[in-house]
Amino acid sequence: MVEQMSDGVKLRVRQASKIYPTASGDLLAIDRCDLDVRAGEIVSIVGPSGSGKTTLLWTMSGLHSLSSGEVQLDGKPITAPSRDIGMVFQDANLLPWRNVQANIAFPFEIMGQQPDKAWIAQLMHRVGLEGFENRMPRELSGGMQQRVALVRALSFKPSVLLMDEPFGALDAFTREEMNHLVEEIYLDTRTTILLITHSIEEAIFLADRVIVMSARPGRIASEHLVPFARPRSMEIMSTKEVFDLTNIIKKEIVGDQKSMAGRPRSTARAAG
Ligand SMILES: Nc1ncnc2c1ncn2[C@@H]1O[C@H](COP(=O)(O)OP(=O)(O)OP(=O)(O)O)[C@@H](O)[C@H]1O
Repeated sequence: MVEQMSDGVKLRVRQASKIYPTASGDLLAIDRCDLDVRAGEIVSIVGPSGSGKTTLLWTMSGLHSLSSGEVQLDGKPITAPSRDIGMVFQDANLLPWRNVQANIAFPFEIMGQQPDKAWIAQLMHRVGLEGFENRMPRELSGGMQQRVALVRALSFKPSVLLMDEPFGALDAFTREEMNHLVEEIYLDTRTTILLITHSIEEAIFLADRVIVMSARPGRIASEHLVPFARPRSMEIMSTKEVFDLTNIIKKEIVGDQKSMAGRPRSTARAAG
């Protein structure tokens, strides 16, 4: 693991803009975004559909380049995928012809490295998959597949975990279980986590800070602190604080969507 910066900032996004060339012209997806994520922090990002949340996350992973601006990990520019950044997507993306163990080993094989078997066994135990190592993906429920994806993402002991709507395809009960699991893993490892979600409740339950993005072109519109100690229980979700915060964030997102609806749908130009 790379050491954190002295100011405690793990991920730093500065003036990040991304333009996609499309058949109908350039599309400005994110516009001059600034964001600092401190080491050991859980930050959720919410926003209207198409506001550039995935674009922002992918640039942080090193999978996409920016058109302008910079993303840094521990003070160094991120230009390519790194072992220090793990990712979990909505789809577990397991290879159907490989069993659980072989799926987790796959990235290590590609890189010609030996997995830390003891650490992976510990993770498997942590997520409740001990004994499922030889199962094929088709034998697992959606929630179990996402647990495998979590283990695979954490198998490299990343210092940052990026999650893109990881539980969006799961039923409400399984999703709640996964939220608890993520928090438990966080409390064990103190991995810095950045989570994109469409669920404001999930964003609040998991995060120390909720970032709201504006409608396209995506900008950082606001941020809200979530002042609850950990471990959190679902009971916090019925408190007045969470109720009020949920409504504030919902209004911000819905208000933004409405104002977008009144705007002409021309392609935006890059920010100068
Ligand atoms: N590869 C691409 N080429 C062209 N346009 C793209 C590409 N990827 C994303 N976009 C566009 O960029 C904008 C932002 O997309 P992005 O997926 O980052 O938003 P999002 O907030 O994650 O959306 P959602 O909440 O619906 O998943 C959208 O208008 C999308 O259509």
